[in-house]
Amino acid sequence: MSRLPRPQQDSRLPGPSLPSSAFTFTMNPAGIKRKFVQEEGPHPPRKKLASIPETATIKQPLQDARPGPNLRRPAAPPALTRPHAPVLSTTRRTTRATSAPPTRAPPVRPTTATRRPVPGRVASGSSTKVEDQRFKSLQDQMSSIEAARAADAARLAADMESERAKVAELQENHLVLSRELAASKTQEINQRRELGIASEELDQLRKRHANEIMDLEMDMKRKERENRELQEELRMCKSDLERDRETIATLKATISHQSTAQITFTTQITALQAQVTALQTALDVSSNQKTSTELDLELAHKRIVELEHETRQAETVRRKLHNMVQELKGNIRVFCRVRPLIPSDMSSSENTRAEIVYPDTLDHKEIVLSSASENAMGQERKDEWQFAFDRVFEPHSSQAEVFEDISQLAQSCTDGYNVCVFAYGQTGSGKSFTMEGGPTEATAGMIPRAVEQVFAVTEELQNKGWEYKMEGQMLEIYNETINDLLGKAEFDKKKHEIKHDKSGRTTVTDVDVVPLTSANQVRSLLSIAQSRRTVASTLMNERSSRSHSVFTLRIMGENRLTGETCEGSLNLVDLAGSERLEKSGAGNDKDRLKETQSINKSLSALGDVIAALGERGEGKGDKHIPYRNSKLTYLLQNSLSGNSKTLMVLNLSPLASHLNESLCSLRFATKVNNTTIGTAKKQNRLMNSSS
Ligand SMILES: Nc1ncnc2c1ncn2[C@@H]1O[C@H](COP(=O)(O)OP(=O)(O)OP(=O)(O)O)[C@@H](O)[C@H]1O
Repeated sequence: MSRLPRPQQDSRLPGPSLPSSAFTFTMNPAGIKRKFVQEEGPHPPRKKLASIPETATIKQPLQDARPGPNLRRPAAPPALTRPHAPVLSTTRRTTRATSAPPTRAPPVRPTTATRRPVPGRVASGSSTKVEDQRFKSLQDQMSSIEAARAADAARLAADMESERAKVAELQENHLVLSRELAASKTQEINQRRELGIASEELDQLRKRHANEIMDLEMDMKRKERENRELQEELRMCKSDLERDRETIATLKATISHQSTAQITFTTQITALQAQVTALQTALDVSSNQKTSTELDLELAHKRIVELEHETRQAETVRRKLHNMVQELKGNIRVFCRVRPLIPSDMSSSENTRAEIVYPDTLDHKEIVLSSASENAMGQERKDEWQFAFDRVFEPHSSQAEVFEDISQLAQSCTDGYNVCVFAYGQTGSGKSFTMEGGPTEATAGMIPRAVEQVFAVTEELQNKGWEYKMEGQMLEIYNETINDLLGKAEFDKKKHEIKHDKSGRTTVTDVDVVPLTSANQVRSLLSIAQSRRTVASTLMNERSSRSHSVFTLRIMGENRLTGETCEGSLNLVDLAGSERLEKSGAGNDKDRLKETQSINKSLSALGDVIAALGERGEGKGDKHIPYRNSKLTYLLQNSLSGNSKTLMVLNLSPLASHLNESLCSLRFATKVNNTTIGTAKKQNRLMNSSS
């Protein structure tokens, strides 16, 4: 406000000071900058109004311009009449009609009469005189007054004229001012309208501002939310960054490590390159050597072919010689084996060791049993029985030692011969142990060892052009009934028939013949057979003791180089216990009786067959061989005939209580051992010819 020029008050209209609320317009050449000034306080800045035509700076009150106390609207001028004499009782009043300095009339001094109260007219003639005087003075006074009044009237008229001029001037001024007031009012109205518009604009602006604030707040909240999200993201980024930094640190360490390794490798590569160069040189030398070696090799290869041919010829010769040796040994041979004492033997005090000696310590062919007894005369008598066989195995002999001699027979079957090995002896003498053996490698019996031997030989012979196929079956003969130990049928129910074809092959109907590929497979087949064997205990042993078991391994070979073929079979028989009837404890038990009779029948049939074969070997060419007398002999027909190689392993118990049974067995074995059953024949045939 101080910058604005102070409003100039019309000197002619000395009025009251301007109202406190007023519009102040500051005019400048560019336009008007308007400010709303109010008593209550400052207001927000006003919107710039439409430009007003440039004028001088105006400060004008917006209220009605009222004349000041000395600027009263003049009343209509009174009619100019002659002045009346003033009323005495009234106080003379000076009226200033104009602003001109009044011409002062000489003050009218109150007369004494006027100053004194008029007494009542109760006085006498003196009083009338007084009153005349008074009247006279009054008339004088009136005359003077009239004169004064005239003068005053003249003066008043002049004053009136000047006042009228002034009033006219004032009226003119008033009109001007009225017009100005009207213009001001119009301006005020305009300004009020503008103010209204501005207020509306202000309200709108406020609303917009509020909206904007709301928007901004929302925006701010959103931004805050975004900020929080960004903070979270930043935190995650930081943790990622931290991890990445760790990874980078690790990678840097790895890179550093690998750099070191690379340097090492580079060094090694350099060294290796040097080696390569050296080796390349050596290789060149070797290459030259190789060329000469290849020439040598070619010569050697020719030599090998020649030698292989020679070897094959030698193999054929070996086979012939081997067979000749076997023939010289006799086609039926007997081994005798005495089992050691076992813990169960010690359980009874009656079980004493029999007197058995083995005098032939060099060839191990003799066995001598002796027994001391008293005769009827009370004299001590010593009996001694001496036997000789192809081989006698003492109790301490191992399975491997026993198999050593049998292995040659097993090899014969790969050459195309029929081989039969059977264990004979009383129950508990060690037949099963000899044939099947125990679970360990050391205690493995003849069957697994023979099979292993056959597989080993056939593998070896592959180098000489031989290819073999093998199959196996396992049967049980119980009470003259054949059971398939590898089959699934119930025992003693299914009927199996034995058939021999013209080529010398024996087959049994409806039995499972298993193709064999490994020795281990045979072991598992043996355990299957063992688990299927029904147990029917007698006093002395179980069903396995009361039946014969026959394992047959059939081998078919072909030599792709020489075109030779062969087919052989290996029969490994575990015979039933050979004890006599009274020993078996069968007694009155019909079933056990039948069992024992069947065993005895088949064993004696075996003896008869061997005896008949012996007789035929001695020249009785037409001698009938009673194979059909038992299932056992009929099944083994082709393996017992003169065309085959037979080995009987006689198992003996070491107990004194079994001496008589042992002697019986030894006598039977001697009979067999003394038999000559002809010459074994090789079974030559085409591979795959099944009949
Ligand atoms: N040479 C041996 N070494 C060690 N133990 C043996 C020997 N021979 C047999 N035995 C043991 O003697 C016991 C009887 O043997 P095994 O069962 O083989 O007789 P077996 O003649 O087959 O009887 P069965 O006719 O009842 O089958 C078995 O416990 C066996 O382990």
